Amino acid sequence: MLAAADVRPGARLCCALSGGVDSIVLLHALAELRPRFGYRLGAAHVHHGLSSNADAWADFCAGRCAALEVEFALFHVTVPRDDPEGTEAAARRVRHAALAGLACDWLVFGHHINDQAETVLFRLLRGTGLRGAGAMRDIEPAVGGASGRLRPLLGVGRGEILAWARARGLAWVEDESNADSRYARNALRLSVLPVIEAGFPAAVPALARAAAHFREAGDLLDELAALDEAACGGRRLERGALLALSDARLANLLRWQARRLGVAAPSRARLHEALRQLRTADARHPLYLALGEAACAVYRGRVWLERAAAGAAEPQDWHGELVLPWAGGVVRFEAAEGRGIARVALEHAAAVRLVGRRPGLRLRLHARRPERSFRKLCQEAGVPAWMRDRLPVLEIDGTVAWIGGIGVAAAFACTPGEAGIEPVW
Ligand SMILES: Nc1ncnc2c1ncn2[C@@H]1O[C@H](COP(=O)(O)OP(=O)(O)OP(=O)(O)O)[C@@H](O)[C@H]1O
Repeated sequence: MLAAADVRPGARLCCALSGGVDSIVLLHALAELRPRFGYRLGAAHVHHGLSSNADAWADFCAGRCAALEVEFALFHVTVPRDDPEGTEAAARRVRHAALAGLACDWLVFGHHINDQAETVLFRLLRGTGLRGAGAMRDIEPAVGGASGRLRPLLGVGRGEILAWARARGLAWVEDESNADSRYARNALRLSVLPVIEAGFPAAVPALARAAAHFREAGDLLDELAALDEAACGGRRLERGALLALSDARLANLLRWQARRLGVAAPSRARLHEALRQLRTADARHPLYLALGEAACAVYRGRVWLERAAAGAAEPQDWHGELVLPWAGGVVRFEAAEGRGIARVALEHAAAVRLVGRRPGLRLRLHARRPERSFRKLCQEAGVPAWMRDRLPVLEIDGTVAWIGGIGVAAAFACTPGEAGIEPVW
């Protein structure tokens, strides 16, 4: 498996070490294989501070690593007690975040086949999709700046791991919370799976096999999404070509794009509502559809996903539209009289653009007062610092005419009784 992952001499491996039997066996096996593969081996323990035994576990892990001449790293984390997903899930989240900060080529975990079966069952019981049902992979190559992940014991049973540890006289720690059946995952392992196994003795390998089938199907859907994206003209999808796809293909494509953006997949309900709006909305109207962590923008015949509440949005030309999508919201251009930007200035302009804030941005709000810096204007208007990068700026032939949340430049402002357009963000 290490060979399949192409672990090279000199590669930095870091064993995620809880001190439990699985990761202790993993640590010893990796230490034994070290001369054969020539990798550098480290280990990291995350101290959650949840158990009165947590210090002892950390000491135990440090001691095992010293004995095996493995470099040891200890992370102290704080687990929020009132997390809506529960303490167990919160601990997992902060643990993974801490481990993700390690500088190594491969993070190596002690998950085994029983963990895999539990994961599949657990997720199916919560209505997971195909990707979730595919559970864990034994090799996850590095993406971006993150380390790759290896799970060399994923095909090995819990019993075999225990037998290996006992045969070598290894010591390990027992996390008492693993026996706490108030945690849903533990209840599945301790109460539900034994009953299933009584009726279906091969349930664990069968569930792991099912996960492999799901992963294969998921990979095919990813290939289909890549083909569909290319056929729709790339990341900014052509609306017409996109709408020619079936709902299932369209949803598959948007889910795939969301994953590539690095945001959580939109819920089924949200996605289907977005599809409905995409199909029924007037093609000329810009749309901005919330999809959880992502948002789907429709503008000038193109459809694209972006991070919701993204920083600055992409510049866009204005040609008289009533609405333009902007950084998680929209800018509306409302007809007004004696307010907003003088219509005549907009009508005579060669180029009107909505852009993000740029360095050195200044604006004169009142004809008889001096120009002010963007920072000063924001302070006066009470715009919070986190929102400033997202403010839309309207330029008329390269000159700032309006800043969202701040106002219209004196030079472009409507005079009383004059026809105007008031941008509203
Ligand atoms: N406190 C810890 N410090 C470092 N690594 C840990 C710790 N706890 C667990 N691990 C790593 O994660 C593996 C899986 O552990 P466990 O089954 O308890 O986690 P899980 O939360 O159920 O799984 P997952 O991490 O996939 O969500 C362990 O074999 C070990 O490699």
